[in-house]
Amino acid sequence: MSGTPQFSAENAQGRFHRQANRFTSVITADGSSGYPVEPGRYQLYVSLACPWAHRSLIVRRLLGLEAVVGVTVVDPIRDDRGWRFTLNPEGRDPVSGAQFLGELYRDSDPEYQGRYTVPMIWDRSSGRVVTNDFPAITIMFETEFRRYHRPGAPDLYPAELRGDIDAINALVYHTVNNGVYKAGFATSQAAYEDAFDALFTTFDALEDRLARRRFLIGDRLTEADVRLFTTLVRFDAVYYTHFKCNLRRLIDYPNLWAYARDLYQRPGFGDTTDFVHIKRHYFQTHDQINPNRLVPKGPYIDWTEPADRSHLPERA
Ligand SMILES: N[C@@H](CCC(=O)N[C@@H](CS)C(=O)NCC(=O)O)C(=O)O
Repeated sequence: MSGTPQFSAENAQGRFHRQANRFTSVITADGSSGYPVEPGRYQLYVSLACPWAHRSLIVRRLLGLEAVVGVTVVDPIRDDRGWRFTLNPEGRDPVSGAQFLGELYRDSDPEYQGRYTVPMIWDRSSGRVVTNDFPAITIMFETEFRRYHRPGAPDLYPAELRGDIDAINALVYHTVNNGVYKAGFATSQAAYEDAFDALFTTFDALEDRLARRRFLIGDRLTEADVRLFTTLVRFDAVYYTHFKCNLRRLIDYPNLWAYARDLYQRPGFGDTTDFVHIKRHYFQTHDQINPNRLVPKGPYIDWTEPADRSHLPERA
């Protein structure tokens, strides 16, 4: 990966562009897509460092799908051969036997020219990649896998709130989730500053919004919170320095910081967060912005400090 921009090229204005998702099949409750929901059939490939993959791990845990969808975790360090399974015995994915994630992509489509990204879902029956379309994966768990949700699982994407959730997700995606990457991988001052300004404008709006609401959409935890959380939890440890998003730290926003801790302290959030993988991945993989690959020792942040958000109503 040395020297090359991540995921895709920048354009002439030095702006970072994310590649389109290539595998976009869906697993359906009625099997109409050819991929029916079946416990044990599908394997989710994640990096614990990756915010897009982290979403799918949180939702899998919140919905109690651990026994239904298996997970393989890749090594946080990636080279130009892509993600690899060196954390497992003999360096192989125990489910497919592959050594590199790219093998699963190439076996599915020898013509595939895209990047070998996580999160990705692989079908054990056909040996094919089903999807690496990260925004669709969590929605699919929430809607199509309903029959296998644990008793009492939250409805993270309620039909009556989808318009509101989609709207906040769009803003958060462009200015926050992908906004930090646009700042970090910009190769022109103007592109960097545009991303930086949009990011902190949204942080100000969220800080205000979260003064009066427990969650982004009022009193219930939804998909929107999962998506915002994965960027917030990486912010001070990585994006503030590595991606130069340094107007303010997360911990400088009282409401946003308390909100992030409130989520972190719930099952599914903190227990799927791995700061060692997160820091090693970012600081040791992006050679073009951290050529000597040193991993900062700090910051020390106490994610277990009480969140004090109980005055804001939460629907049981
Ligand atoms: N599939 C999306 C998002 C997922 C994504 O970017 N995942 C990163 C990790 S955070 C990845 O797997 N990158 C591998 C690579 O670029 O080689 C994309 O292609 O932009």
